[in-house]
Amino acid sequence: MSGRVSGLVALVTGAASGIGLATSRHLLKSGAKVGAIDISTNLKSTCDALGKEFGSSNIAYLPCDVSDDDALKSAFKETKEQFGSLDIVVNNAGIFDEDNWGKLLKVNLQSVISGTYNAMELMSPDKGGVIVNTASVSGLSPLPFCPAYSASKSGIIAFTKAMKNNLELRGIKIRINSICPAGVETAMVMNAGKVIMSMPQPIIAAATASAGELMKPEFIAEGIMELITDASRNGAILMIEPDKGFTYVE
Ligand SMILES: NC(=O)C1=CN([C@@H]2O[C@H](COP(=O)(O)OP(=O)(O)OC[C@H]3O[C@@H](n4cnc5c(N)ncnc54)[C@H](O)[C@@H]3O)[C@@H](O)[C@H]2O)C=CC1
Ligand SMILES: CCCCCC(=O)/C=C/C=C\C=C\C=C\[C@@H](O)[C@@H](O)CCCC(=O)O
Repeated sequence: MSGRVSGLVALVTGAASGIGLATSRHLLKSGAKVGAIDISTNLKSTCDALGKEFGSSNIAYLPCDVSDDDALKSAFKETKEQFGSLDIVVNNAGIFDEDNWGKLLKVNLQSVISGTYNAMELMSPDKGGVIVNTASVSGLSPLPFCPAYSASKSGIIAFTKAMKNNLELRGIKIRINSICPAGVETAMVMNAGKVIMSMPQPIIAAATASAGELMKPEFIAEGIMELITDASRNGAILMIEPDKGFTYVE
């Protein structure tokens, strides 16, 4: 799978908001069909609005908790059943909740692993496909105000790199890449600010020091589209920062 996405079938988790919503819009605008997965009650109105703009037959409304492996597998199958194939998967849903770190690991890391295995099962062996996993700069340089979150994102990067080699060695034509944004202007960051303010003062100071200008989710969606469409990108880790833009890291 390379080049144009027109006519292809994509699945995006965390599609109701922020980076997932911006990516879904970008895919639809480029002519792809999108299976939109999210746990949020906003998903229905989001899909209705996207359907009005891009055609209701091009979007599948798939309410699902990505931390529930069986439910996630069904939503993946449903996407292929509705649209006839599965070519692009963006494992993007995530939470920022250090107090509930067990749940955080399930949503942020387990769902990326199970989403990847679901994609491998459903993508065409002949045509192949592409997977993009949303990590974070905190997976490259772990942050003191979110150790479990940072660990989940480091895990995504390690999984992506290992799985690229695994797929290649097995001769499976699926590319797999990861995106590592710094701060993005989404509900996650807005809500995290309040939680961070309740942490001990030195940790608040560290969080404030590492906070840069927030980027727009549409900018991150452009990075995800680059990883989808550029056939030379496999096992790529794309860092996105407000001052430096796109940087591919080892
Ligand atoms: N906002 C930021 O600064 C950055 C965010 N990220 C990552 O980007 C991804 C998207 O986050 P944002 O768009 O920023 O936040 P967001 O809060 O706007 O979007 C996250 C979406 O995931 C959904 N979600 C959460 N738990 C779910 C579950 N169990 N099942 C299904 N859907 C679920 C939410 O309902 C929401 O629609 C996350 O993986 C996050 O860790 C990475 C780097 C920076
Ligand atoms: C610098 C963040 C990089 C990691 C991005 C990421 O993956 C997820 C980030 C989630 C939440 C980040 C919240 C950051 C908050 C700070 O900007 C600051 O608002 C916290 C200090 C509290 C204050 O308002 O002074």
